[in-house]
Amino acid sequence: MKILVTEKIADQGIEVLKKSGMEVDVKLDIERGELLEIIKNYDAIVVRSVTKIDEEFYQHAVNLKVVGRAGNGVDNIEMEGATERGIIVVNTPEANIVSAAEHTIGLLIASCRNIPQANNHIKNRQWDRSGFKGVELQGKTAGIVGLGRIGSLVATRLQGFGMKVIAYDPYITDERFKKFGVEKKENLQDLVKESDFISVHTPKTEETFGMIGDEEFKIAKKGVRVVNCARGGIIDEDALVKAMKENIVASAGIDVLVDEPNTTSPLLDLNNVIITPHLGADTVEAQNNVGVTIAHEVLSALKGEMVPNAVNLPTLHHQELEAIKAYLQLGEILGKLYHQLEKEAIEKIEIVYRGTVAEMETSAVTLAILKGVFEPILKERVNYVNARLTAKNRGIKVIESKETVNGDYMNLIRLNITANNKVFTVAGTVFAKKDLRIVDVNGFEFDVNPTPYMLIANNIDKPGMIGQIGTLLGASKINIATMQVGRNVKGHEAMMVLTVDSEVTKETLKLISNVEGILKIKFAKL
Ligand SMILES: NC(=O)C1=CN([C@@H]2O[C@H](COP(=O)(O)OP(=O)(O)OC[C@H]3O[C@@H](n4cnc5c(N)ncnc54)[C@H](O)[C@@H]3O)[C@@H](O)[C@H]2O)C=CC1
Ligand SMILES: O=C(O)C(=O)COP(=O)(O)O
Repeated sequence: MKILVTEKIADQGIEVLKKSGMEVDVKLDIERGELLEIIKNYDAIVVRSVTKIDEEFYQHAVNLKVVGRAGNGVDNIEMEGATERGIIVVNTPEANIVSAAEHTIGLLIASCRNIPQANNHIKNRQWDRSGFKGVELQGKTAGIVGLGRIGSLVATRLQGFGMKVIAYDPYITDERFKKFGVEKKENLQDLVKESDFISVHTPKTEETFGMIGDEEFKIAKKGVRVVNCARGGIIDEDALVKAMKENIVASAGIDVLVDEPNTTSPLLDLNNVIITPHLGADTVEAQNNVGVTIAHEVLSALKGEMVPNAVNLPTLHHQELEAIKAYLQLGEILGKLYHQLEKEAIEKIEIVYRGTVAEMETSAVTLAILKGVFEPILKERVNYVNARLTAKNRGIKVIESKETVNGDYMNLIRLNITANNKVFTVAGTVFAKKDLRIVDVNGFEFDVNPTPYMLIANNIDKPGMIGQIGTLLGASKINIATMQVGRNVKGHEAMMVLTVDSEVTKETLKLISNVEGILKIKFAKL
């Protein structure tokens, strides 16, 4: 598989990619035209904030499976196009947040104390101490917009300077405000009115773009100081220039602009704006962390694994992923059984999580089940990212429910798949955190450890059935590893589940199906 890297990431990250045996091409500063031309040859791309991954890009990226964003913000990546095509988008949301928070503090202090201006002054061989008088942070009120990962790091650091910190973030719980000792503001206006310093830390969205604009500067304290180390335009650039010229805003520390790269912004002409060219994540530590993390994530995603920081998949932390790993495997196996045993078009998939698994975050397990259901018929065109969309596009209803009571098992996943007025049922459990078992197929109870090759037969419950199947498999040189029979009523229909060591050919299946008393025989590859 081939990976294209279009922006500078740490050498350690490139090493990780290369060591995996993948072909890695690093093409920094590649022209857009050339990128569109060559992207068809790649399975994954690694970018930072400059490369635009949009609909036009996806139309050319016909073999792409993974977009790796070596960093945090994903506003340069169009998500819908990726999800529709089953392209997994991964990022490193935690890897550079300390650097971004520290850069925010740096911008705030540098702008409040005119450090860059004074530095330029003395480097011009001048020594005039007037004209650089700043203000202290201590005792002032800092307003944080967006109390997420970076906003909260900034909040606690500013408290260290003796500031009162208030924040506006309607999407987080009151507990989070309490946890960081930050006073919650119910609306942006209240925050703006009360703040001596405002720092924005939201993602760039339709709602946040321009959220600090003319109206907000009208109600802000005269002499307010602002910092934007999040995304260009969250503080409206024209409104900021105007408010600075009207002396409403005393200083601004800016790391990001709407258009980047940018050497012509009117903000550059204002003496009390200090500005850096998007350097928030530019530290040795952050870049090493980001580079190595993204490399591992891209490799896992290419292997089709569930990745903790996949942007277009349920959010999972490493520990959560560890806890549900076995259920992901079990879910996929249970799902895979359907199209190998049945041929009817599915109308509805009911997934019941019971016992301890019901207490977990199971949305990823549902994706694994759906992936399993569709994989035997859609092969590589279905994965975790587009599994739900695949069900929707096929008009299949997916219903999930949870029962926290324990039945016979500590945990159980049951699928009831409705097709053509019949319901196919399969259930499984996980023992000792990693031991998978199929415990029910269509009402017949088993305790089968699923293996790559399985034979499932419906037969009449009468003497000689097992022996005949064993003889035919033996004659075809197929070794039986395990074998179990499930029956509900003596002498009626029974089910046999055999795990075998190799593939069973159609010819052998035909021979078995000709045995008197065999009602149905299917080979399943898991
Ligand atoms: N300058 C740089 O080099 C860097 C910039 N960033 C940027 O920093 C920003 C923050 O990143 P994180 O803290 O990791 O994000 P996060 O997702 O952890 O936090 C964002 C917070 O904003 C809140 N929010 C969303 N919409 C809001 C609204 N309309 N009003 C108020 N709050 C709202 C969310 O509830 C969330 O708590 C992002 O824009 C990211 O791209 C991140 C790393 C480096
Ligand atoms: O990680 C982020 O969101 C950043 O803004 C850093 O962007 P960069 O990787 O330095 O282009």
